[in-house]
Amino acid sequence: MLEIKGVSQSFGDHTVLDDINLTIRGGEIVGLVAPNGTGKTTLLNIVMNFLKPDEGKITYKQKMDYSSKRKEIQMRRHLSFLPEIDDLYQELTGLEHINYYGRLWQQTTREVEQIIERLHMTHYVKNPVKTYSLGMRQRLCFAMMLAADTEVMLMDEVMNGLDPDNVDLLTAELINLKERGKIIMIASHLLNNLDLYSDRVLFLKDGRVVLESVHESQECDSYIKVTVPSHAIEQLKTEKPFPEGSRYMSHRLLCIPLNGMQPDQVGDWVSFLYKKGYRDTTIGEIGSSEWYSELYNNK
Ligand SMILES: Nc1ncnc2c1ncn2[C@@H]1O[C@H](COP(=O)(O)OP(=O)(O)OP(=O)(O)O)[C@@H](O)[C@H]1O
Repeated sequence: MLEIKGVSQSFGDHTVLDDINLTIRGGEIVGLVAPNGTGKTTLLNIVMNFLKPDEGKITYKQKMDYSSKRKEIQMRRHLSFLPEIDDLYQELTGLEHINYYGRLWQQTTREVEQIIERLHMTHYVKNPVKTYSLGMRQRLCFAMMLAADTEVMLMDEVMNGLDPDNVDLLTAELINLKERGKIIMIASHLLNNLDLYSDRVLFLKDGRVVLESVHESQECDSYIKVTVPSHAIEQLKTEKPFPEGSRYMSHRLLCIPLNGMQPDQVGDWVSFLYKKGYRDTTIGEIGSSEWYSELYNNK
Protein backbone atom coordinates (compact mmCIF):
# COMPACT_ATOMS: atom_id res chain seq x y z
CA MET A 1 0.00 0.00 0.00
CA LEU A 2 1.39 3.37 -1.08
CA GLU A 3 0.20 6.36 0.93
CA ILE A 4 0.43 10.05 0.13
CA LYS A 5 -0.33 11.89 3.34
CA GLY A 6 -1.12 15.59 3.54
CA VAL A 7 1.24 16.59 0.73
CA SER A 8 1.44 20.33 -0.02
CA GLN A 9 3.83 22.14 -2.33
CA SER A 10 4.18 25.78 -3.33
CA PHE A 11 6.59 27.50 -5.66
CA GLY A 12 6.84 31.12 -4.45
CA ASP A 13 3.27 32.20 -3.81
CA HIS A 14 1.85 29.63 -6.24
CA THR A 15 0.29 26.69 -4.36
CA VAL A 16 0.59 23.72 -6.70
CA LEU A 17 -0.49 20.95 -4.31
CA ASP A 18 -2.69 21.61 -1.30
CA ASP A 19 -3.06 18.79 1.24
CA ILE A 20 -3.20 15.80 -1.13
CA ASN A 21 -4.14 12.50 0.52
CA LEU A 22 -4.25 9.25 -1.39
CA THR A 23 -3.91 5.54 -0.67
CA ILE A 24 -3.19 3.10 -3.52
CA ARG A 25 -3.36 -0.65 -3.07
CA GLY A 26 -1.60 -3.44 -4.99
CA GLY A 27 -3.27 -4.20 -8.31
CA GLU A 28 -4.55 -0.67 -8.71
CA ILE A 29 -3.88 1.88 -11.43
CA VAL A 30 -4.62 5.48 -10.53
CA GLY A 31 -4.80 8.06 -13.29
CA LEU A 32 -3.91 11.71 -12.71
CA VAL A 33 -5.65 14.24 -14.92
CA ALA A 34 -5.46 18.03 -15.11
CA PRO A 35 -4.57 20.71 -17.66
CA ASN A 36 -0.87 21.52 -18.29
CA GLY A 37 0.95 23.01 -15.34
CA THR A 38 -1.48 21.82 -12.65
CA GLY A 39 0.83 19.71 -10.47
CA LYS A 40 0.70 16.14 -11.83
CA THR A 41 4.46 15.86 -12.40
CA THR A 42 5.14 17.67 -9.13
CA LEU A 43 3.12 15.04 -7.27
CA LEU A 44 4.92 12.15 -9.00
CA ASN A 45 8.28 13.81 -8.25
CA ILE A 46 7.34 14.03 -4.58
CA VAL A 47 6.32 10.35 -4.50
CA MET A 48 9.76 9.50 -5.93
CA ASN A 49 11.47 11.92 -3.49
CA PHE A 50 12.98 13.83 -6.40
CA LEU A 51 11.37 16.79 -4.64
CA LYS A 52 10.85 17.23 -0.88
CA PRO A 53 7.32 18.56 -0.23
CA ASP A 54 6.72 21.63 1.92
CA GLU A 55 4.43 19.44 4.00
CA GLY A 56 3.33 15.82 4.18
CA LYS A 57 4.97 12.47 3.60
CA ILE A 58 4.99 9.34 1.45
CA THR A 59 4.90 5.89 3.01
CA TYR A 60 5.05 2.43 1.50
CA LYS A 61 3.72 -0.66 3.25
CA GLN A 62 3.22 1.58 6.29
CA LYS A 63 6.81 1.18 7.46
CA MET A 64 8.94 2.62 4.68
CA ASP A 65 9.40 6.33 4.03
CA TYR A 66 12.03 8.93 3.10
CA SER A 67 12.78 10.10 6.64
CA SER A 68 16.44 8.98 6.58
CA LYS A 69 19.06 8.05 3.97
CA ARG A 70 18.89 4.43 5.09
CA LYS A 71 15.10 4.30 4.73
CA GLU A 72 15.28 6.07 1.37
CA ILE A 73 17.61 3.38 0.01
CA GLN A 74 15.19 0.70 1.22
CA MET A 75 12.21 2.54 -0.32
CA ARG A 76 13.94 3.03 -3.69
CA ARG A 77 14.14 -0.73 -4.21
CA HIS A 78 10.37 -0.76 -4.57
CA LEU A 79 9.70 2.31 -6.70
CA SER A 80 10.61 3.28 -10.23
CA PHE A 81 9.75 6.16 -12.54
CA LEU A 82 9.27 5.84 -16.30
CA PRO A 83 12.57 7.15 -17.74
CA GLU A 84 12.36 10.34 -19.80
CA ILE A 85 13.27 10.11 -23.48
CA ASP A 86 15.76 12.97 -22.97
CA ASP A 87 17.62 10.91 -20.36
CA LEU A 88 18.48 8.08 -22.78
CA TYR A 89 22.12 7.75 -23.84
CA GLN A 90 22.42 8.35 -27.60
CA GLU A 91 25.44 6.12 -28.13
CA LEU A 92 24.19 3.14 -26.11
CA THR A 93 21.82 0.50 -27.53
CA GLY A 94 18.30 -0.13 -26.29
CA LEU A 95 19.41 -3.53 -25.05
CA GLU A 96 22.13 -1.95 -22.91
CA HIS A 97 19.55 0.39 -21.37
CA ILE A 98 17.11 -2.42 -20.60
CA ASN A 99 19.82 -4.67 -19.15
CA TYR A 100 21.02 -1.79 -16.97
CA TYR A 101 17.55 -1.27 -15.46
CA GLY A 102 17.05 -5.02 -14.98
CA ARG A 103 20.34 -5.34 -13.10
CA LEU A 104 19.84 -2.19 -11.07
CA TRP A 105 16.54 -3.28 -9.51
CA GLN A 106 16.37 -7.06 -9.94
CA GLN A 107 20.07 -8.00 -10.16
CA THR A 108 19.17 -10.05 -13.24
CA THR A 109 18.45 -9.65 -16.95
CA ARG A 110 16.48 -12.89 -17.08
CA GLU A 111 13.20 -11.45 -18.41
CA VAL A 112 14.75 -9.01 -20.88
CA GLU A 113 14.37 -11.18 -23.97
CA GLN A 114 10.62 -11.69 -23.42
CA ILE A 115 10.10 -7.98 -22.79
CA ILE A 116 11.84 -7.12 -26.09
CA GLU A 117 9.68 -9.61 -27.97
CA ARG A 118 6.44 -8.50 -26.34
CA LEU A 119 7.13 -4.85 -27.19
CA HIS A 120 8.15 -5.71 -30.78
CA MET A 121 11.63 -4.25 -30.31
CA THR A 122 13.72 -7.16 -31.62
CA HIS A 123 14.58 -5.52 -34.95
CA TYR A 124 16.04 -2.37 -33.43
CA VAL A 125 17.08 -3.07 -29.86
CA LYS A 126 20.77 -3.68 -30.73
CA ASN A 127 21.12 -0.36 -32.56
CA PRO A 128 22.22 2.83 -30.78
CA VAL A 129 19.42 5.04 -29.42
CA LYS A 130 20.43 7.92 -31.73
CA THR A 131 18.90 5.94 -34.64
CA TYR A 132 15.45 5.57 -32.95
CA SER A 133 12.21 7.39 -33.75
CA LEU A 134 10.16 8.99 -30.96
CA GLY A 135 7.85 5.96 -30.68
CA MET A 136 10.82 3.55 -30.59
CA ARG A 137 12.40 5.58 -27.75
CA GLN A 138 9.14 5.64 -25.83
CA ARG A 139 8.80 1.86 -26.06
CA LEU A 140 12.39 1.56 -24.85
CA CYS A 141 11.58 3.68 -21.78
CA PHE A 142 8.61 1.43 -21.05
CA ALA A 143 10.73 -1.70 -21.57
CA MET A 144 13.29 -0.36 -19.06
CA MET A 145 10.52 0.01 -16.52
CA LEU A 146 9.29 -3.54 -17.18
CA ALA A 147 12.84 -4.80 -16.61
CA ALA A 148 13.04 -2.90 -13.31
CA ASP A 149 9.79 -4.69 -12.38
CA THR A 150 9.31 -2.73 -9.15
CA GLU A 151 6.17 -3.04 -7.03
CA VAL A 152 5.37 0.66 -7.50
CA MET A 153 5.58 2.23 -10.97
CA LEU A 154 5.06 5.92 -11.76
CA MET A 155 4.58 7.15 -15.28
CA ASP A 156 4.25 10.61 -16.80
CA GLU A 157 2.71 10.58 -20.30
CA VAL A 158 3.50 6.92 -20.97
CA MET A 159 1.80 6.93 -24.40
CA ASN A 160 3.77 9.96 -25.64
CA GLY A 161 4.48 9.73 -29.40
CA LEU A 162 3.05 6.22 -29.89
CA ASP A 163 0.92 5.20 -32.88
CA PRO A 164 -2.46 3.50 -32.19
CA ASP A 165 -1.03 -0.05 -32.46
CA ASN A 166 1.66 0.74 -29.92
CA VAL A 167 -0.84 2.48 -27.64
CA ASP A 168 -2.82 -0.81 -27.70
CA LEU A 169 0.35 -2.78 -27.01
CA LEU A 170 1.28 -0.73 -23.93
CA THR A 171 -2.34 -0.66 -22.75
CA ALA A 172 -2.33 -4.49 -22.69
CA GLU A 173 0.99 -4.43 -20.79
CA LEU A 174 -0.43 -2.04 -18.20
CA ILE A 175 -3.45 -4.29 -17.65
CA ASN A 176 -1.05 -7.20 -17.25
CA LEU A 177 1.00 -5.27 -14.66
CA LYS A 178 -2.18 -4.49 -12.77
CA GLU A 179 -3.14 -8.18 -12.75
CA ARG A 180 0.31 -8.92 -11.32
CA GLY A 181 -0.50 -6.68 -8.34
CA LYS A 182 1.57 -3.58 -9.16
CA ILE A 183 0.76 -0.16 -7.74
CA ILE A 184 0.71 2.26 -10.67
CA MET A 185 0.21 6.02 -10.98
CA ILE A 186 -0.10 7.50 -14.46
CA ALA A 187 -0.37 11.17 -15.43
CA SER A 188 -1.90 11.40 -18.88
CA HIS A 189 -3.75 13.61 -21.32
CA LEU A 190 -5.00 10.59 -23.36
CA LEU A 191 -8.26 10.42 -21.45
CA ASN A 192 -10.15 7.72 -23.35
CA ASN A 193 -7.08 5.51 -23.17
CA LEU A 194 -6.67 6.14 -19.43
CA ASP A 195 -10.24 4.89 -18.86
CA LEU A 196 -9.30 1.51 -20.38
CA TYR A 197 -6.95 0.52 -17.57
CA SER A 198 -7.40 2.91 -14.62
CA ASP A 199 -9.34 1.83 -11.55
CA ARG A 200 -9.66 5.45 -10.47
CA VAL A 201 -8.97 8.75 -12.18
CA LEU A 202 -8.19 11.78 -10.01
CA PHE A 203 -8.78 15.28 -11.34
CA LEU A 204 -6.61 18.07 -9.89
CA LYS A 205 -7.61 21.71 -9.69
CA ASP A 206 -6.21 24.56 -7.58
CA GLY A 207 -3.89 22.08 -5.88
CA ARG A 208 -6.63 19.72 -4.75
CA VAL A 209 -8.29 16.53 -5.94
CA VAL A 210 -11.67 17.89 -7.06
CA LEU A 211 -13.06 14.64 -8.43
CA GLU A 212 -12.30 10.95 -8.13
CA SER A 213 -13.95 8.96 -10.89
CA VAL A 214 -14.11 5.23 -10.06
CA HIS A 215 -14.02 2.66 -12.85
CA GLU A 216 -14.24 -0.60 -10.91
CA SER A 217 -16.94 -2.28 -12.95
CA GLN A 218 -19.51 -3.15 -10.27
CA GLU A 219 -19.36 0.21 -8.57
CA CYS A 220 -19.43 2.62 -11.47
CA ASP A 221 -22.66 4.34 -12.45
CA SER A 222 -23.97 3.96 -15.96
CA TYR A 223 -26.02 6.57 -17.76
CA ILE A 224 -28.05 7.08 -20.91
CA LYS A 225 -26.04 9.89 -22.53
CA VAL A 226 -27.28 12.21 -25.23
CA THR A 227 -26.41 15.67 -26.56
CA VAL A 228 -29.21 18.18 -26.02
CA PRO A 229 -28.95 21.97 -26.56
CA SER A 230 -29.47 23.99 -23.38
CA HIS A 231 -32.61 25.75 -24.67
CA ALA A 232 -34.38 22.37 -25.06
CA ILE A 233 -33.69 20.98 -21.58
CA GLU A 234 -36.61 22.58 -19.71
CA GLN A 235 -39.14 21.46 -22.36
CA LEU A 236 -37.83 17.87 -22.24
CA LYS A 237 -38.00 17.86 -18.44
CA THR A 238 -41.64 18.98 -18.56
CA GLU A 239 -42.60 16.21 -20.96
CA LYS A 240 -40.73 13.48 -19.12
CA PRO A 241 -39.29 14.39 -15.69
CA PHE A 242 -35.65 13.39 -15.31
CA PRO A 243 -34.95 10.80 -12.61
CA GLU A 244 -32.93 11.79 -9.54
CA GLY A 245 -29.20 11.85 -10.23
CA SER A 246 -29.59 13.15 -13.80
CA ARG A 247 -26.90 15.60 -14.88
CA TYR A 248 -26.65 18.18 -17.59
CA MET A 249 -22.97 18.64 -18.23
CA SER A 250 -21.21 21.72 -19.57
CA HIS A 251 -20.74 20.37 -23.08
CA ARG A 252 -24.52 19.86 -23.59
CA LEU A 253 -24.46 16.22 -22.51
CA LEU A 254 -27.58 15.05 -20.73
CA CYS A 255 -26.85 12.03 -18.51
CA ILE A 256 -29.76 10.00 -17.13
CA PRO A 257 -28.74 7.39 -14.53
CA LEU A 258 -29.63 3.76 -15.19
CA ASN A 259 -29.57 3.03 -11.47
CA GLY A 260 -32.65 0.97 -10.60
CA MET A 261 -34.20 1.34 -14.08
CA GLN A 262 -35.96 -1.68 -15.63
CA PRO A 263 -34.96 -2.63 -19.22
CA ASP A 264 -38.29 -1.32 -20.67
CA GLN A 265 -37.78 1.99 -18.90
CA VAL A 266 -34.36 2.28 -20.54
CA GLY A 267 -36.04 1.53 -23.88
CA ASP A 268 -38.73 4.15 -23.17
CA TRP A 269 -36.09 6.81 -22.54
CA VAL A 270 -34.11 5.98 -25.67
CA SER A 271 -37.22 5.98 -27.86
CA PHE A 272 -38.54 9.20 -26.24
CA LEU A 273 -35.23 10.95 -26.99
CA TYR A 274 -35.11 9.49 -30.50
CA LYS A 275 -38.61 10.79 -31.28
CA LYS A 276 -37.54 14.23 -30.05
CA GLY A 277 -34.71 14.17 -32.59
CA TYR A 278 -31.85 13.33 -30.20
CA ARG A 279 -30.33 10.32 -31.89
CA ASP A 280 -26.77 10.07 -30.61
CA THR A 281 -27.80 8.18 -27.45
CA THR A 282 -25.13 6.00 -25.87
CA ILE A 283 -25.11 4.01 -22.65
CA GLY A 284 -22.10 3.95 -20.36
CA GLU A 285 -20.30 5.62 -17.51
CA ILE A 286 -19.26 9.27 -17.61
CA GLY A 287 -15.77 9.05 -19.08
CA SER A 288 -12.69 11.05 -18.17
CA SER A 289 -12.94 13.24 -21.28
CA GLU A 290 -16.52 14.14 -20.32
CA TRP A 291 -15.49 14.95 -16.76
CA TYR A 292 -12.57 16.96 -18.14
CA SER A 293 -14.89 19.20 -20.18
CA GLU A 294 -17.16 19.59 -17.17
CA LEU A 295 -14.36 20.55 -14.79
CA TYR A 296 -12.02 22.64 -16.90
CA ASN A 297 -13.65 23.98 -20.07
CA ASN A 298 -14.34 27.69 -19.83
CA LYS A 299 -13.85 27.62 -16.07
N1 LIG B 1 11.04 23.66 -9.71
C1 LIG B 1 10.02 24.49 -9.94
N2 LIG B 1 10.14 25.80 -9.66
C2 LIG B 1 9.12 26.66 -9.88
N3 LIG B 1 7.92 26.30 -10.37
C3 LIG B 1 7.75 24.99 -10.67
C4 LIG B 1 8.78 24.03 -10.47
N4 LIG B 1 8.30 22.81 -10.86
C5 LIG B 1 7.04 23.01 -11.28
N5 LIG B 1 6.70 24.33 -11.16
C6 LIG B 1 5.39 24.92 -11.49
O1 LIG B 1 4.39 24.12 -10.87
C7 LIG B 1 3.24 24.04 -11.69
C8 LIG B 1 2.90 22.57 -11.89
O2 LIG B 1 3.88 21.98 -12.73
P1 LIG B 1 3.81 20.43 -13.12
O3 LIG B 1 5.00 20.13 -13.96
O4 LIG B 1 3.62 19.63 -11.89
O5 LIG B 1 2.47 20.40 -13.99
P2 LIG B 1 1.81 19.20 -14.81
O6 LIG B 1 0.39 19.12 -14.36
O7 LIG B 1 2.62 17.98 -14.70
O8 LIG B 1 1.86 19.78 -16.29
P3 LIG B 1 2.00 19.06 -17.75
O9 LIG B 1 0.65 18.52 -18.08
O10 LIG B 1 2.38 20.20 -18.63
O11 LIG B 1 3.06 18.01 -17.64
C9 LIG B 1 3.56 24.81 -12.97
O12 LIG B 1 3.01 26.10 -12.85
C10 LIG B 1 5.08 24.87 -12.97
O13 LIG B 1 5.54 26.04 -13.61
